[in-house]
Order: sequence, then C-alpha cells, then structure tokens
Amino acid sequence: MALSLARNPIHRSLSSFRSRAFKCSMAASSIRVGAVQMTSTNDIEANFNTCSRLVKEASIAGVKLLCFPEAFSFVSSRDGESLEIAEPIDGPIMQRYCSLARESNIWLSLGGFQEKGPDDNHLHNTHVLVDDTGSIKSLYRKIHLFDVDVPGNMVYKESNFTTPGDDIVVEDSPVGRLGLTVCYDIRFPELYQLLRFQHNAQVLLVPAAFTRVTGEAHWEILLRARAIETQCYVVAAAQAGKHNEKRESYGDSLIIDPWGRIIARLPDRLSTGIAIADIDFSNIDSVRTRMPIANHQKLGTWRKAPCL
Ligand SMILES: O=C(O)CNC(=O)[C@H](CS)NC(=O)CCC(=O)C(=O)O
Repeated sequence: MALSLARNPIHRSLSSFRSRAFKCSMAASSIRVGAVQMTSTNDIEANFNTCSRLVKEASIAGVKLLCFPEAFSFVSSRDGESLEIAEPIDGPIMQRYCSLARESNIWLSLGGFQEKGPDDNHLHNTHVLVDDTGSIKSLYRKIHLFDVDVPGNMVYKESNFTTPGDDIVVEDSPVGRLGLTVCYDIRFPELYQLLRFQHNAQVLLVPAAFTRVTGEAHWEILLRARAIETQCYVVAAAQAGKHNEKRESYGDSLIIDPWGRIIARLPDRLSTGIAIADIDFSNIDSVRTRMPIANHQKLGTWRKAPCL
C-alpha cells in the first residue's frame, strides 16, 4: 500500500525480505544522506523552488535520502494562515514534492507538512516520507505539541490549531530503518527509546523549526543525547533565520553518528544549504556490539529481547 493511514502502531510497507536484502547488500558500504537548512516563508511557490533546487544539488552529490526541515513548504506570518493553506496528503502541494522525488530518483523526508486535519480548525503537523519513485511510504503526525512560554520570546500554543498523532512510525529505506519524529518531540526520550528498542530504528529523523532561545540552549545537546542513548544516526534538518517580522528559527542542521559525533553541520549563520554525510552500517553494528545497552536495560517498559 503506497499510502498507509491504518491505525497500526507501525507503518512499514516494505516486506521483511526486502529489508533484509537492504541490510545485506549494504553490510560493507555506506549510503549518503543530506539535511537541508532553509528559511521558509508564507510564499509556497518560492519555498518549492528552493526545495527543487536543493533536490537537484543533492542528487548530483550522490545523496539517496534528502531531509527537509519542519514547515519546509510554508511558514505562516499570522495566526490562522496555516489552517487556510492546509491540504490533504494527496493534494496538489504534496504531489509536486512527490514529482521532485521521482524526477531526481531520490528519497525525501518532508518534515512538518500542514496536513488538513479532522475539522476546519485543526491540521496535523505531518512528517511525510516519499520514496525515489515518488510514492508516499509513511506518514508520522507530530505527537508532542509545542505549547510553551519561551523566555524572552513568545507564548506558542500549537495545540490551538493542531491535532496530535498517536502512532509511532518506522520505515525501511536504502539508508536503513528510519524513525520519524518532528521538532519538539526531541524533548521526549521515551519516543526515541521505543523507536530504537521496540522497532529497531537505525536512523532517527528530526526535522525542526526550533526557536532561537531554546535552540541556543538545548538543540545540540538534545540531539547528541538521543544519538548516544539509542546508538542511532540522527539527521536533524533545521529552519534557520528570519521567516517574517515575528518569527525566527535557530539553524545548525546536524547529522550525528551513533557514537554522538557530529559528522556534518550547517552553522546557524548560514541560511540555506545541505549538510551531507554517509550512513555507515558497520559503525552502527560496532557501537552496539561493543556497548550492548539493549541487553543491559533494566527499567524501560519497552525492554524486549536483545536486538542489534
Ligand atoms: O508552526 C509552524 O510553522 C511550524 N511548527 C513549529 O514551528 C513548531 C510548533 S509551533 N515549533 C516547535 O516545535 C519548536 C520546538 C522548540 O523550539 C523547542 O523544543 O525548543
């Protein structure tokens, strides 16, 4: 099924046979990923043109999965604007992004799409994974909503216009088993524990539009902690800079390896670009074999039979 909306705890559309084939064929190799940094605005056309250019650049660089930040296709400049432009997943905006994937033969992680919600006053903040034929493989709807009074900044109330998801989503891909999350989710380690220790994720995706204040204080530390405690790669594509008069995001897109090392980065001062790194499956195996934390867990309710 190309578009799985079933209320199933895991959406995984490749057969286990194919997933084994991926792992075997890549045992001794590495696969390239990219994390985009950009400054989206409320101009849907301009944002699409930027994404289209970056997809072509990534493809030339040999990237197999390109990850975009939260709200890649639209950042509102006033209350209510996101609800007005929200579309179903099979609507025209997402179709154009699927065409980009197909034309460049590349997988896309489209984090934080404004998906039309259950009523006119609510959308879903949806992370969409598209394969290299342009088919939608999985949808993850942001679970943790940003209802936060940011010191020195403003009060955010994402739940005013967003309906949270409640499904955990992993998907097999050429760059390994992906765990899908969005932005504020990074503060809830139990989600990442489930993705790794219950669903065997290898690469955790964290598209974001962090605030400047919270980003400076917490961004890198949270991401590296998740990589270290799950022994997964973490790919964090970030919005950066000023979107409009009122809104600014903290950049610093990062790719982190399972030992917690930063292996690619776009500094906050750069507004647009791609951080590129190779996912090395033997590195995941070696970190997990030498320090088998999956076998040492005592307290987590997500504990299961040892897995590597
Ligand atoms: O609404 C949009 O346009 C896109 N979505 C966002 O910007 C979301 C919800 S307001 N922002 C975050 O989750 C910031 C998290 C954060 O900054 C932290 O955890 O510190």
